[in-house]
Amino acid sequence: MFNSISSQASKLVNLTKKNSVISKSKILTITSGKGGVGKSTFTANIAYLLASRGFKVAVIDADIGLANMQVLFDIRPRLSLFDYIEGRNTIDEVITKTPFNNISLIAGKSGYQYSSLKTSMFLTRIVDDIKELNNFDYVLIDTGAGLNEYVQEFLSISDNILALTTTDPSALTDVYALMKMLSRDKEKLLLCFNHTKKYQIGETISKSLINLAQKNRLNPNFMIKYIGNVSTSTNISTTSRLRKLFAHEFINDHITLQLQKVIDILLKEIK
Ligand SMILES: Nc1ncnc2c1ncn2[C@@H]1O[C@H](COP(=O)(O)OP(=O)(O)OP(=O)(O)O)[C@@H](O)[C@H]1O
Repeated sequence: MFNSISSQASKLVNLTKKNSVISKSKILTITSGKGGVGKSTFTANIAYLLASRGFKVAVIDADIGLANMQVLFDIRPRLSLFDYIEGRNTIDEVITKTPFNNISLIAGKSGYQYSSLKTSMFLTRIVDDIKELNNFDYVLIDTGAGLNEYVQEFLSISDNILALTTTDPSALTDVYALMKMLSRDKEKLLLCFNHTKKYQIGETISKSLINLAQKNRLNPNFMIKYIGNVSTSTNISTTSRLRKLFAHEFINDHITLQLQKVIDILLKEIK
C-alpha cells in the first residue's frame, strides 16, 4: 500500500516539482505509530530549543483531527493549514508568529475530516512552497498518529523522518510496523524514546528493534538510528496543561538536557 502510494507520490512529485527549489530549509517529519506518545509536546520543545540556538524554525501541525500545537504555543491563529490546502490563502498568509523568537506555526484544525481533503499531493506543494520561501532553517512537521493515507503521503515525501515512541508494547508494535513500511523505500529512520522510566531503556529497546529487523530480513540498506531518550517528568504534563513550554520554563532541568542531546544528534543527522 505504502509502496504504491509512495511511487505514485514520487511520480507526481517529479511532474509537479518546481525547477529544483534551492533552499536552506531542512524538513523533519516527526511521527509515531501510536497516538498519545508525546509527539506534539516533543515537537514544540525541540522547536523551542532549536530556535534558542539561533535557528529559524517553522512547525507544521499536520495532525488532522486534533490540532494541539497552538495550545502548546498558547496562540489562537486566525488561519490554518487547511486554508492553504483549500486554496483560500497562500503559504505565507497561513504562517503565524508564536510568542517565541524564531518560531512560526502553521496551525492545524481540530475536527477536520480527512475525507474532506479532495486533492492529493497538496503535502508536496506545502513542502515545495515553504522551501521556496527560504525563510526557515528547519521545518518540523508533526503528523497525526497512525499510518493513514495522509500520514503515508507525508512520509513518502520526507527526507528526514523521526519516529517517537514510548516503551508501551502497543507503541513498540506500531513503531515496528512503521519501520517495516519505511524500510521498503527509505534510507533511514531516526528513533527517539519518550516518557520512559529509565533513561537507558530507549537505547536497549532500539537495539532489540534493530535485531528484530535483521532477523526478519528488513531491507539491509535501511538504517535505524537511535537518537535519544526523554524520561517521564510530571513537569512536562503540568507545563502543557498551563499552556507553557517545558523547555522554556525549565531551561536547566535534566529533561531539557536530554532534549538538547537529541538536538545535538539531530543536527548531525538531518540532511
Ligand atoms: N516525557 C513526558 N513525561 C510526562 N508527560 C509527558 C511526556 N511527554 C508528553 N507528556 C504528556 O503526555 C500527554 C500526551 O502528549 P501529546 O499530546 O504531546 O501526545 P501526542 O503523541 O501528540 O498525542 P496525539 O497522538 O493525540 O496527537 C500530554 O499530557 C503531555 O504533557
